[in-house]
Amino acid sequence: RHLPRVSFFRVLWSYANKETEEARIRKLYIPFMQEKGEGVAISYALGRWLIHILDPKIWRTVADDAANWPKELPPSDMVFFRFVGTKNVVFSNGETWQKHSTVVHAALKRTLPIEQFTVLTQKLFKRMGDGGLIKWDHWTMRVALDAVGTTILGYDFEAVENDNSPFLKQYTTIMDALSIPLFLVFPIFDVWFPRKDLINNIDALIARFQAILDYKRENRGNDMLTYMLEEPSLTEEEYRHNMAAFFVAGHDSTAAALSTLVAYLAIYPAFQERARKEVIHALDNKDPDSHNLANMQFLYACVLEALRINTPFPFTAPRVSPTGATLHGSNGKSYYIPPNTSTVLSIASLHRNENNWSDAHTFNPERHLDTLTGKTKIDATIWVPFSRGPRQCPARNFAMYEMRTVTALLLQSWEWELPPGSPHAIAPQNVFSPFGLSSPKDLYINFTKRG
Ligand code: HEM
Repeated sequence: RHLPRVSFFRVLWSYANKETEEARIRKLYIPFMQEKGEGVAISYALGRWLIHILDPKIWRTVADDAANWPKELPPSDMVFFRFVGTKNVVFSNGETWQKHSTVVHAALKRTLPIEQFTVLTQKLFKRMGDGGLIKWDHWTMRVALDAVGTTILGYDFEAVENDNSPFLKQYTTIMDALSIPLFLVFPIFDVWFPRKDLINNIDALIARFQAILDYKRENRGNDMLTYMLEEPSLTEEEYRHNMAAFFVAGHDSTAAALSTLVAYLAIYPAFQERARKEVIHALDNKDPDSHNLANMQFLYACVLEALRINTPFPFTAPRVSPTGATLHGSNGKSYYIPPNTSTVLSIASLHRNENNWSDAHTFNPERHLDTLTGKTKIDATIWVPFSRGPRQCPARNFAMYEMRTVTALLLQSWEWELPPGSPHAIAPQNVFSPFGLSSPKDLYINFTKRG
């Protein structure tokens, strides 16, 4: 009650109108920091009170201290957790998380699959045929899913090659059901009125994961799951929960980022052309590798800027302080957070705040060039698409290379623009998503093959 509060009715109205999380943060939360100078704001959302951390100083305090700010245990009545489970690197805490995290980091370190990203992109180009008007968000989802499948899980979902990929179909059906706002705002409805079809679909998807796991035990490969299987301390259930976590955390996020990046390069053709010249020079008709990608600084800047302006996860999973805590803001104010109150780190609030970035709502890769030429460092207090601290994304490098490889090849082989009258003409328009992901929807783009 003592914390700055966003009106319940405004939040409810926003959910009822299926506003995206990014839009909600921009309209309801950023003004608390930018205009009222507050470091946090509280609202009633997703069935509970939720504190949004808006101030970079408080953000740092919470993000860097995983021991005193563990992730909140997910509500047992949220049907989503039937699928993804909690015994994985994403939702565990303390020593259990340490165990998962060590295995995951070691496995991710062993492979940098630029070659596999290249093969996948070539498959995509085959499907794009001679180009023309293409629903780009449809393809980014498929590319990102196959990237996680082939390199992390060692299993080809064939989402790019097969229009009816059973995995993708089942997952999409589940996500559509999970996106119904009524169940999101009042998760208790799933207890009162269990959705049998949804539950059956989730159980069938879990069975598919188990089948991959069984297959992998017998057929080891050069993928992360194989490396993880070398670690005997994880149980069967923990392997499965980690697979589901990677599946969810790994593909929607990268797909969203790839859609945003390509959309912005369509909106700003001069940036597209500048990136293309650089890519063609750096590739010199060879496939992408870590050396030539390092010479694509402007492309890298475009990736950083896409991840800033339409950051895939506008906020993190909730944390709680079991004992309660007083947080000190850069405004000189202190905020008492009661024990076990859900607290999220608002990524979009840092990325879209005019106090942190000049002209924060404009896509401008040039703002990152000094960072890349080594004049300054990325400011990890205000550029946090992968979060920061011990719970930051372990696959940051993986995702960055995936985006750089796919986009470099795209720039080399295609030119693109938005069709006349596109709703994305000023900025990519996101779709409402159950995790609040910022993911452009119905992103039709006109692709022309380069000679
Ligand atoms: C552009 C793409 C991506 C973005 C923007 C992103 C962003 C994030 C963020 C913000 C977190 C912190 C979440 C929190 O604290 O609640 C996170 C965690 C995580 N991400 Fe990513 N991610 C991306 C790609 C991936 C990929 C490709 C994978 C796997 C292949 C992955 C796996 C994970 C995992 C396992 C965690 C949990 C880490 C932990 O809690 O210790 N992410 N990611």
